[in-house]
Amino acid sequence: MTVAIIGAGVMGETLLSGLLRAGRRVDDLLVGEKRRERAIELTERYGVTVVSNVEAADKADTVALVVKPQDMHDVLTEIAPHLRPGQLVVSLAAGITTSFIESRLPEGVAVVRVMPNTPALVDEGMAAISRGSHCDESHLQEAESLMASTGRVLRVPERQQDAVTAISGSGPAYLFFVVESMIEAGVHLGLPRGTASELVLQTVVGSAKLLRETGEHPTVLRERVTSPGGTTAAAVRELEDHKVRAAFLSAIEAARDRSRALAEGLD
Ligand SMILES: NC(=O)C1=CN([C@@H]2O[C@H](COP(=O)(O)OP(=O)(O)OC[C@H]3O[C@@H](n4cnc5c(N)ncnc54)[C@H](O)[C@@H]3O)[C@@H](O)[C@H]2O)C=CC1
Ligand SMILES: O=C(O)[C@@H]1CCC=N1
Repeated sequence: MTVAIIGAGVMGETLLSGLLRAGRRVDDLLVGEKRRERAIELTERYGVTVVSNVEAADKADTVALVVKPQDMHDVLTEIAPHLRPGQLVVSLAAGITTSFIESRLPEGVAVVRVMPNTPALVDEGMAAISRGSHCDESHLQEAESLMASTGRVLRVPERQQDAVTAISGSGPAYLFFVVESMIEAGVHLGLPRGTASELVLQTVVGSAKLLRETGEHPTVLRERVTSPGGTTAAAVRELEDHKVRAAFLSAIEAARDRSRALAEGLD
């Protein structure tokens, strides 16, 4: 079973390294990458063979498309004559629908849409997958097995993918933003940057573990930290006064709308 990854930037390399960690043989992987220096870097780092997109499409059983949404039309046009029914195309691009892809490929090529995220680099990824119209259970299982090599996988109806993109696809960036903000606040309070960073990092990791291991609702866990008339209540009041909850809603709606807009105008 040969898997080709077309577009080996941040997310393509994340998938490549995850497949290798999960035990796929490097001889069963191919990469198609436009930037020559990037291709050389990946061959040196992983020993993977870099080929043209056309050769990748010819030789692979499964082709993972990990280029930007704006590059998707050109890549599909290039590889379409080399794909045949029975092959599986897995798209990791935000906003691009399975029908956009299917309309550019030969009839009968199976398409699965995936929304991954970057914690996949440390095997803590969250990927949501949706079937296209020519998919059977075996195609979904193959896409699931690809993504399971880097974390958790959930099946969702495709109509939910723009919302998924806004939550788990972009989500790591919101959390890094919070981490940055807390570290800067610590520095403002006079803590050395290293101390502030260590305090914030362990607090984030510990809180995530507490959420997962107790299964408690975040409101309950927040209430346990919030002593009556104490420090946390004072801080949370400021967050509410600054409408941080409303800001998250607007931010996530904006990401959802951007995901919807990405495929528009490409047709
Ligand atoms: N970075 C992230 O956190 C996530 C990214 N994605 C999706 O993954 C896709 C890639 O995103 P990134 O890796 O962040 O972008 P990137 O810009 O790091 O990688 C894209 C790669 O595709 C290559 N490329 C462009 N045109 C090509 C062509 N015709 N043939 C072969 N290679 C080509 C580029 O040289 C580049 O290395 C996007 O569609 C994005 O929506 C999805 C979820 C999360
Ligand atoms: O920002 C983006 O468009 C991509 C999709 C989700 C995360 N990164």
